[in-house]
Amino acid sequence: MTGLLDAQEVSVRYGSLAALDGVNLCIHDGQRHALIGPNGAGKTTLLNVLGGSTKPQRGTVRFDGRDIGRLAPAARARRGINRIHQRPAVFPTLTATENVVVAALPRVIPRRPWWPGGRRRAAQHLAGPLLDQMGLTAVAAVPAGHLAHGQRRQLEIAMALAGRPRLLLLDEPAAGLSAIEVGRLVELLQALPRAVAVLLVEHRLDLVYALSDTVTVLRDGQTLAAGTPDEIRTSPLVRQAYADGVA
Ligand SMILES: Nc1ncnc2c1ncn2[C@@H]1O[C@H](COP(=O)(O)OP(=O)(O)OP(=O)(O)O)[C@@H](O)[C@H]1O
Repeated sequence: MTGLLDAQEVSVRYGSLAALDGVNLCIHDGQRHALIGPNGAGKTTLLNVLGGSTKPQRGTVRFDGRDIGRLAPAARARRGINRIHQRPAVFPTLTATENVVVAALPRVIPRRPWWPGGRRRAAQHLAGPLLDQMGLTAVAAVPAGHLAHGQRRQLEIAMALAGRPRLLLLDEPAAGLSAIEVGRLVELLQALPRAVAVLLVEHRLDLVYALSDTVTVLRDGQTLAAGTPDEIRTSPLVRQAYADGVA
């Protein structure tokens, strides 16, 4: 089966440890796909492989039908794969608007490319609606370093969207957020346009079930199960894996 992203037989070893051992993962256009599993299962390693920061010893990664295995993270971002990190990566001294403008600049096509400042103006046009989409209009002029942790997370997602991604890789987006911030984040992620597919790594299963339509469970670097949230919720194999050890 082919999809927007198709990873086949991916293996990563650290010395004698198999962090990933022949993992397959297929994500379709607009899909909400979650990756779960006990600590050390290989979830972050797989995100790193898809984002391009870890090169697997074996296996292929195709995106939109093309082999992207040799591409660096920045080249993958240009093709439409964007990663949100556990610690929000924003420019603290720039305002929220300026952060989104900086993120948008490489991707905007000005209507009059010869016009001085045309690219910047096009990026500024994009920033307002994206900040609005992420509930940040009221803090658009606030330096990112002064924003609450949850707002910085929302800003990082606005910045990722400015790159017009087709696939967002979300690494534990709820980590460190308060209950209120988590609730807001879930609403914002649920409202993301279907033009963007999402791969979510998350320990909180309530969030996983609220946000995903497909769940893949890793354990010891291998795929233990894959299915709908209902299938995974009721799977005895998955229950056992979690009983054996999860955060
Ligand atoms: N750079 C590295 N060097 C050596 N071992 C590593 C490295 N990165 C990951 N590992 C090991 O690979 C295995 C998988 O790690 P990974 O971080 O992908 O798991 P995870 O499922 O994301 O875990 P967690 O839920 O705890 O974040 C673990 O045993 C980990 O210790």
